[in-house]
Amino acid sequence: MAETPLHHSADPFLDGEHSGHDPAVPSSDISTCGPDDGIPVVDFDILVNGAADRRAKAIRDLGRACEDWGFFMVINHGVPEELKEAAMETFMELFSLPEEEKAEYLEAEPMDPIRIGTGFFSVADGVRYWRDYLKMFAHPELHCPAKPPKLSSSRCFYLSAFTAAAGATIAWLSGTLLQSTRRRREACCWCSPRQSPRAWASTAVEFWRPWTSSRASRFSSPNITRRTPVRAARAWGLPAHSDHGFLTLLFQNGVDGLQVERDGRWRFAKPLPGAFFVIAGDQLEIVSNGRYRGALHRAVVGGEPARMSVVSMISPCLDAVVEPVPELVPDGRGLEFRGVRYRDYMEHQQSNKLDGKGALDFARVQRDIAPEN
Ligand SMILES: O=C(O)CCC(=O)C(=O)O
Ligand SMILES: [Fe+2]
Repeated sequence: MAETPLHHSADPFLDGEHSGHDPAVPSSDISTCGPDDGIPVVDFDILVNGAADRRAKAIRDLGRACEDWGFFMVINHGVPEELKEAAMETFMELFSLPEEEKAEYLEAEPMDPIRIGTGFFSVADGVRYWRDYLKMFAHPELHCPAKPPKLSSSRCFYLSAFTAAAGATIAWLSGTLLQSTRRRREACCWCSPRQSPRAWASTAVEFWRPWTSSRASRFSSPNITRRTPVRAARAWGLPAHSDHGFLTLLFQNGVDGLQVERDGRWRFAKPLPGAFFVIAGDQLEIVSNGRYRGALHRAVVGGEPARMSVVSMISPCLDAVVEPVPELVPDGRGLEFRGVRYRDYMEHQQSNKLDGKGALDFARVQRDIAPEN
């Protein structure tokens, strides 16, 4: 049986051939961006276990990172390297399975708990993105394809639980702009903690109970799937977008390709060894009435080996209505967003073309524009 060519037969989407909402990947206006260039670095161990003064500073830095960048790296998160590697390998195996082994998930709808496909949502994409993906609802209940069997093994489960716990902790702490604990909990729309943060690693599964979805992506290079050499070194893996959840945790297989926008400039993001990237999502922007920004990011592919990323998206539970917290709205400033059920928001974002931060308009309060005379 042949390996599944998840990409369809149309021409690949290469530099300079990209039209529509997103500019072609430019080679000159991208700067590389690592810790020395200012990407905030958050030390998770200090955040949860540090002495009071160091912890207070780490929490302040986290708040600033969410405000200034909507993007940061997390070190000392406690997720074992072998767990990540084992999960990567298993996801790679899944992508290599023959099509018939995963057929039941290929036509899945955006809100189905397991979905396998290409691009973002190929029905709506309109163009080619060089990405194969598996999307799964992951926490509190892990949904995953039956094959390869290792996928439902405790390793993948624990990976998802660990990242959910770490992400939820960060999300909760990043709510330090909210004055009271009760408010924080309400704003995040998930259950109260059952354990002190110090116990997070041993009780990852039950620590927080956010709703989490996971996805694995393989960004394969057009160079190895076309007979003629490509004109440009890079092609699109995913166009510019912000994520629909609260916070996204991302780790990759050592191949870079994630770009993040800040102050109108795109930067290549290079992680410190072993670090996660964390990307603020639309729900954080909504709940903070725009104070924290969902970060605009995109992915490019090029060359070998193929890039793999695994993402855990930390979200409110599906039926929570997410809205700005009143005390965050300064006097005289109106609400930027209305309350929207997270399930509806997610379905909207997942069913349409990726369009920068366009999905947020679904929740944005439309102001009357004064008629011109
Ligand atoms: O893997 C990447 O670089 C980006 C993935 C991403 O943005 C997403 O899955 O939403
Ligand atoms: Fe994303």
